[in-house]
Amino acid sequence: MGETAVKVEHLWKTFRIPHERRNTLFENIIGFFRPNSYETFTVLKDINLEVERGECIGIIGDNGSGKSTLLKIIAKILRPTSGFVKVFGKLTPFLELGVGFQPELSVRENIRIYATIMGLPKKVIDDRIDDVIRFAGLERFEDAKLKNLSSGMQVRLAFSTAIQTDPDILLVDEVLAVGDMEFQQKCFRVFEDYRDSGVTILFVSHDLNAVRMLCDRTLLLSNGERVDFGDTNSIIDKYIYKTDVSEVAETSSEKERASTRKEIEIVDVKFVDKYGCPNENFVAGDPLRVRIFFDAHGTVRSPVFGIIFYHGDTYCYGTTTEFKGSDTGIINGKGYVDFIIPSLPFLQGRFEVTVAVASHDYSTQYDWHDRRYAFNVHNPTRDLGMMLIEGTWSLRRDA
Ligand SMILES: Nc1ncnc2c1ncn2[C@@H]1O[C@H](COP(=O)(O)OP(=O)(O)OP(=O)(O)O)[C@@H](O)[C@H]1O
Repeated sequence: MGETAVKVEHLWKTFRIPHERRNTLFENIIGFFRPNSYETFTVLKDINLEVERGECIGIIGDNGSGKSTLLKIIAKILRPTSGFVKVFGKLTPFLELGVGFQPELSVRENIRIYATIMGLPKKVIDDRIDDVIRFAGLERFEDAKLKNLSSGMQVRLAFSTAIQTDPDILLVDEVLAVGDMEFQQKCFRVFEDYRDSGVTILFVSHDLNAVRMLCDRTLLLSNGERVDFGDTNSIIDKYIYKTDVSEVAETSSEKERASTRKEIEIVDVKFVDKYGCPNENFVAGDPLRVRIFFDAHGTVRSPVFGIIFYHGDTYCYGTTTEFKGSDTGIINGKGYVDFIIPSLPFLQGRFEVTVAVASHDYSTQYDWHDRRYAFNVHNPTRDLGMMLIEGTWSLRRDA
């Protein structure tokens, strides 16, 4: 175990929302003598999390699952209802970028104010102000009033200023959602640089690809509860394929209940070669069928089968019968479904395979075999790398 950067222990957060339903004079008068009633709303329920120094942690979950609230509590913007948060190091929150901006002042003046709020010394601000303007791509606007910038430009400015800080721990909430593609890529590179230089990052995003590329481990929240925390690829796959939360739950009795509920079970997976034989070794460019054997314990209408290929920690490819427009129809009893690859697009290496089956609308996960199967691809060429690209060279001489 490395050193701890952030520790969250038994964290609960409850908001109190006042009821303001005094429509009549009478209700108003009565209400005057009575305290307002409140509805309580628990948005974080017993969250535990330990992040090591230098780790990049993704936090994912549906809208309203509590991601931003968790970051705000870690940043000490909100107070927990109970539980503890301990932070070891200098923390910079990229949460509500641009708070403190003054619309009537110029871009330059706003950078000075905002950088001061972010804790930068005056000398550092003087040295870096041109870098900030350049990074934000706002050279032409540096003397314009802030109110004349578009909202996207304002966020770019806030982001460009905030990255001048020198954090040990960075909290990032949906920053990549703003700005155009080019700016998003610039931001992403900044986060990669931070990560590579050992900064601890907690990264909230709905951009699952960005989470995959950036984060070592990921926390999945659902309705304020910690569903799972672990290897980013597996957590994202569980989230995408909506693994039944009870199946992820730690207690064995719950697991048992989940397994008896399986309408369809995946009973085996075989890789079938060009001779129709099960095999684990293939040559790049060969045809391959992934045969998923199932057993349906009753009638199931149009279940969706999914498949994912991994190479090491790289998520190479994922698809489902539904993505490909294949309706599986009514299924009862045993059978198999083939994913047919006419020509293997991998050049070499060992590829692990995850298979899953879910209900037609993905709302129920029936079965899930995470990276349980694998095959090898051998390289018949002198080409290098992991992918097989059927490219050819062509040359034209002008003289
Ligand atoms: N100050 C507040 N008062 C009352 N309820 C709040 C407050 N802040 C957040 N909530 C509620 O807490 C829940 C969790 O909100 P939060 O913003 O943490 O979710 P999130 O996972 O970040 O969502 P999103 O993906 O939409 O950003 C939501 O239902 C939200 O309405």
